[in-house]
Amino acid sequence: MSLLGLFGGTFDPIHNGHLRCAYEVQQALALDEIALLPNRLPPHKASPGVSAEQRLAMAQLAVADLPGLRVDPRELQRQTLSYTVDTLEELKAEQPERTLCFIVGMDSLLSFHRWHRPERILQLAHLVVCHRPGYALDVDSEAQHWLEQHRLSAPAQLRQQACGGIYLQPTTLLDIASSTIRAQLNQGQLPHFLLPPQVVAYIEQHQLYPRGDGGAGHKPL
Ligand SMILES: Nc1ncnc2c1ncn2[C@@H]1O[C@H](COP(=O)(O)OP(=O)(O)OP(=O)(O)O)[C@@H](O)[C@H]1O
Ligand SMILES: O=C(O)c1ccc[n+]([C@@H]2O[C@H](COP(=O)([O-])O)[C@@H](O)[C@H]2O)c1
Repeated sequence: MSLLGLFGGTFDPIHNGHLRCAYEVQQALALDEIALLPNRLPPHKASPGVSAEQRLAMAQLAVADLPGLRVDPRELQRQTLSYTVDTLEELKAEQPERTLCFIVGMDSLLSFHRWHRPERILQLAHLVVCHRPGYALDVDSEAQHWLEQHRLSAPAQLRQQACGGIYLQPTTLLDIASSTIRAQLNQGQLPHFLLPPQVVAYIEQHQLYPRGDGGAGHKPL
């Protein structure tokens, strides 16, 4: 059974927390490949200030030299809110023989019950969840309830059933967030080592996330 990993995000900008998580999941679960899915309009977040095309370009630069990771731009081609269920319906119709694993951080699992049609998502794919500093499951929470109903205890189960599982994958905890990076850039600081150098260079070249005081450019940390 061939497993396709999908890693959706706003990627405003993409950072090493995303990339390390995707890489470790791919290695641990022996996924054929992982497609990063930058969204156009995140369903549960304010619209990003940086254009979808620029977020796509940063994601493409980030994975350019990484075998097994690629970018799928399909969500940018839809003008409506980027609901995951719509993307999974499309992918499943195109590749019915493949098992889809939608990879998220723990913060996404905590809000999964509020996503559009979560039951349908789990009829189309498995969820693979990476831990994330600052986000923990509460006993008696909705997320805990979903986990109890769907939890897979071993990665082999991702191949034994075609969808419907939630698997928690231990990965290196990296306390990196796009919002922190945007805040640093807004203060005129360059976020070296939190994201790939080619993405830092792109941000500089295109003067994304300009200094809040309108000052000239960013200075190294
Ligand atoms: N450091 C991290 N560790 C594990 N998962 C992460 C990390 N950062 C983001 N993710 C996961 O990656 C996916 C896309 O995240 P997103 O693009 O919204 O980045 P973000 O850093 O959470 O952004 P922001 O700070 O603007 O909310 C989500 O499922 C999120 O949980
Ligand atoms: O479909 C939904 O209702 C939904 C709600 C929130 C988030 N998502 C998706 O989950 C992924 C991570 O979202 P975010 O907001 O953390 O960038 C990204 O692919 C989003 O489009 C999807």
